[in-house]
Amino acid sequence: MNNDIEKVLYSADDIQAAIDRLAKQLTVEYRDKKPLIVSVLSGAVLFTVDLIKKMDIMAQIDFIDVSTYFGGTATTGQLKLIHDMTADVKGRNVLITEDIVDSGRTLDYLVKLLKKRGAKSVKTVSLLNKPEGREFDVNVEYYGFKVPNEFLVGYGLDYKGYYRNLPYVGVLKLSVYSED
Ligand SMILES: O=P(O)(O)OC[C@H]1O[C@H](OP(=O)(O)OP(=O)(O)O)[C@H](O)[C@@H]1O
Ligand code: HPA
Repeated sequence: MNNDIEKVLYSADDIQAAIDRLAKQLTVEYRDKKPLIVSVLSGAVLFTVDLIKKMDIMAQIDFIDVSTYFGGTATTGQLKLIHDMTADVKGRNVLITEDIVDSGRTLDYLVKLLKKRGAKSVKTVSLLNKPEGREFDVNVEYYGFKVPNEFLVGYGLDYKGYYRNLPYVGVLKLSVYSED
């Protein structure tokens, strides 16, 4: 698996240092708010697990799974709710955890959904933020790294379901795509 990587952008140590910083900020922001942390399956799981262990606050955790549904061409991608969360968000301070915000499509869908369900506040923490990919006007209140407009894998990010378990974030060799 490591042999398929062209370059490492963020090492395991870089990632943990960013998570330390984010966890400190979030501990201050959410100290008395008993937030509901909503992790977006599957990519955000690694980040969420590492982050919440470093947040010294009372918080509940839930999971939601949405995926891009391509009815026709890739540009008409719509989102489909694959697996809903179980908690009632009404009146809650919700913190969405993401591995990456790219086009913003997933986050736009989730923020609207959670607000419609009556959340008191909805904010987002993402390990990675790719502003050059943006197609939807979304806010990422907290993020670890602003990343270049490249397809990234590792630490939750996948290519065809693989590479999520890399402890770092990197770029695949071109040969991996041409093997398909
Ligand atoms: O800003 P966007 O363009 O919406 O991209 C970001 C989303 O894409 C990835 O999820 P994906 O739908 O690939 O599912 P996964 O987490 O299971 O890989 C990632 O985990 C984000 O949720
Ligand atoms: O760069 C990416 N890599 C993997 N999955 C993604 N989903 C949105 N952007 C990306």
